[in-house]
Order: sequence, then structure tokens, then C-alpha cells
Amino acid sequence: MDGSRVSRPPPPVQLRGVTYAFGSGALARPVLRDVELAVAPGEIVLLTGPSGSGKTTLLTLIGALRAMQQGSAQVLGQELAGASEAQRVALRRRIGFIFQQHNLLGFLSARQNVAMALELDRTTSEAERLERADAILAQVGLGDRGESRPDQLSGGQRQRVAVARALAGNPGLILADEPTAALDRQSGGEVVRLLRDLARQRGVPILLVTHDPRILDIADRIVAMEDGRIVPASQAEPVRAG
Ligand SMILES: Nc1ncnc2c1ncn2[C@@H]1O[C@H](COP(=O)(O)OP(=O)(O)OP(=O)(O)O)[C@@H](O)[C@H]1O
Repeated sequence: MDGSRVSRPPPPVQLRGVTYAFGSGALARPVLRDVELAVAPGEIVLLTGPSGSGKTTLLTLIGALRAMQQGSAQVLGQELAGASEAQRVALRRRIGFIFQQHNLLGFLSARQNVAMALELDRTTSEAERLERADAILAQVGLGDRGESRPDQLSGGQRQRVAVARALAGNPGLILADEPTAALDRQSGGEVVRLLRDLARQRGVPILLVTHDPRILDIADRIVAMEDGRIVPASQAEPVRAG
């Protein structure tokens, strides 16, 4: 048998020649230049680099939060170059997002915030969604705080609710943008270790943008960006411990 014809599933994220600019014409300002990056199944990749190097722009392209301009981005089997808005919306529903600020709704309880992520699943009742939310809140150590609103929780607890919400819909990929930026050292470390452990159990890959040198040890691989390009590890500026 010809082994070369056995088809492997494509990696969850495969970028080729991704180039992106803000503005147009003479005012066009390139922020991503020919980016090549792959994330393997279950892999935890940290994306670091100086402010303005293009990390967040890259993450929002992969998350189908903005339209591609040049190059190819295959994410969970969807090619994003030329994808329609409907295809991008459908892909976003298969990705768990975690942002710097927790982005929880202040007037909803923790369990309602998590259950909301399941609302797109029309096969489940509200009661079932809340039950699933309670189960995942227990996994992030907040089994007894389901009725608390975000303003009744600490920063670290809020971010753990955000982790629960991101995982609740069984995503195929987690994208996180500076998830520890608003947290102190201890709670930041706890949140990302929890995220890593839960993602590992489920085999979900993570791409996480961070400036935080204290959490680099959670990564399977660290990728550095400079001036819109991925730089080989040997050329990357050393990340200084804060
Ligand atoms: N909506 C926008 N319009 C115009 N320029 C933008 C826009 N968003 C970002 N930029 C610019 O694109 C460049 C890359 O920004 P980006 O946020 O991707 O960098 P970053 O590496 O994530 O930075 P940081 O670590 O500070 O968040 C920056 O120079 C930024 O000013």
C-alpha cells in the first residue's frame, strides 16, 4: 500500500503566507507579513512578542473575528480566505475565546454566563444547560459560586468563569488573548494552569497570546512575533521575567 496516500486530518490551525494591513492605499500599514504557523492537535502554543508586533491581529484572524486579506488560514477544517460571513460565524461557534477582561455579563450569575455559551445548542433545555454549567463550574473550582454575579467574584474567579464558558460548548480550539493581564501573579498562574489541564483532558489545542513571562512554562511551544513576522526561536528577544 502506498503510505503517502493515507490522509491525516489537517492540523487545527494551519496558516500560510498570512499578510494583513490596516488602512488602504497610501495609508496601508502592514501589521502581519507572510505569517506561517501550525498548531497540532492538542498542542498548547504561546504567542509572545513586543507590543504592536501583530499578535492580537493574528489571533482575531484565526478566530474569524475579522476577514482575511492575503494568504491562507485553515482553522478546524474551514478555509478562511474568501469565507463568507455565515461561514465565519459558524466557525466562531466552534472556538472558545478568553479575553484579557473576562467579558462576562454583569447582570447574569456565573452559571447563567456559562449556560449562555450553550444556548446555540437547540437540543438542550434551559435546565440541562444550567446543569452542564454547574458541572463545568465545579471543574474550575467554583461549584459553590454559581449564583454569584461577576461583581461578587474576585478577578481570578471571574477569569475562571470565563474559562468555564470557553470550554462549555466543547470547542475544537481555544484562543486566549492576555488572559492573565488583569490578574496578580498567583491567580494568573492558577487560571492558566487550570485552562491547560482542562484543555489537555479534552485534547483541545490552545493558542494563547501573552506578555506574561510567568506563565511560559505551560506551553508545549513558544512562538515569538516581531514586526508582523514569526521569528525563529533563536532570534527572538528573550522574554524577561517580571
Ligand atoms: N483597528 C485598527 N486600526 C488600525 N491599526 C490597528 C488596529 N488594530 C491594531 N492596529 C495596529 O496594528 C499593530 C498590531 O497591533 P496588535 O494589537 O495586533 O499587536 P499586539 O502584538 O497584539 O500588541 P499588544 O501586545 O500591545 O496587544 C499595532 O501597531 C496597532 O497599533
